[in-house]
Amino acid sequence: MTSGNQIHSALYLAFQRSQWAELRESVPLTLSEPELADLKGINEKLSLTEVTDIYLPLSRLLNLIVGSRQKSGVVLNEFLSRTPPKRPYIISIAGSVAVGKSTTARILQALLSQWPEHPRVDLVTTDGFLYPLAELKRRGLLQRKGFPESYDMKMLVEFISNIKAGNPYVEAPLYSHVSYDRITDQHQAIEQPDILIIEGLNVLQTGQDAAVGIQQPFVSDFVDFSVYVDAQEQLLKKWYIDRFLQFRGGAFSDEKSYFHHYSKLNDAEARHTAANIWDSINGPNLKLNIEPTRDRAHLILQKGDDHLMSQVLLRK
Ligand SMILES: Nc1ncnc2c1ncn2[C@@H]1O[C@H](COP(=O)(O)OP(=O)(O)OP(=O)(O)O)[C@@H](O)[C@H]1O
Ligand SMILES: CC(C)(CO)[C@@H](O)C(=O)NCCC(=O)O
Repeated sequence: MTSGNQIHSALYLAFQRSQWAELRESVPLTLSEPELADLKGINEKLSLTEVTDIYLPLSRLLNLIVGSRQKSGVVLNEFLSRTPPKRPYIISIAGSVAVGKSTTARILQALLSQWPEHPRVDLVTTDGFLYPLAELKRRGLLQRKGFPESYDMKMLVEFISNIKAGNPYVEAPLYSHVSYDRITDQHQAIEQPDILIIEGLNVLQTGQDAAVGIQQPFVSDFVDFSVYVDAQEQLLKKWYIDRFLQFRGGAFSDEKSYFHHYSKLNDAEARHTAANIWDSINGPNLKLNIEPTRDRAHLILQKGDDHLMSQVLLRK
């Protein structure tokens, strides 16, 4: 572990939870009651102390970073004497299945859209770029969902490069956790937001499995700021099992759900099934393909028990 820690201290500034929380005291940040209620709507388990101690300083940091990019854009346009093209600022959020990427992304979306400099913040998940179920079956990848080969990376890279080019209208495919498949008759329209947040397991991956010698562009080539949400595997597995139990009474109970049969499981059976899925798919994917990308992130959010942030690491 020593060498890992040395790499960390050379590359990152580390803030313990209390040190990070103090950073919001230097500039007072407040939220109105309705804004707090909106955040609670994202995830009822979210603690409001977590919002004030962790996410408000983070929103302030990101506002400063986006602002400095907007300013350097003005300089470049003046130098080139051209009308500035509107290019969204792109933030990516990576991490394991069940670490809380989509919750983090939605909190940041809500907080960042309150700044007058960048009110339009869109959020896309890479789930929509998984191959359709029939294609996964055809390729024998049904037990490999979430692995690099289960995504249409060409489509994802094309999408993100169109966004970055300032294309006025770009469509993202949508995924349904109910049908466990891509939705074919609906798309998400992205129309030059100020900020685009893209969330998924794979946003820091570089496709090293591509044919040797052929350099493919990666998602991260188009991303301005990357975040990795991190937690120990034993916690991730627990959170995955807890969410599976919640789904059993919720999404799985829908007759149309691909996993409707899971709704019939009792507690012990459901825990056992979820633990098996973790050990055979999501755990190996974490170790092989997700965790190795962590140290490419500009910011690492480390969570401990109960999803509470224990440490924040920021690239120097
Ligand atoms: N800050 C938080 N506080 C409390 N619970 C949380 C928090 N963030 C996430 N959770 C819980 O953890 C579980 C996973 O969260 P979420 O769906 O956001 O993860 P994810 O990383 O997007 O997962 P996936 O990749 O499988 O879609 C959910 O049950 C969610 O309610
Ligand atoms: C859709 C993904 C790949 C990523 O969010 C994940 O939620 C998933 O479905 N993984 C496959 C194994 C499982 O059902 O958890």
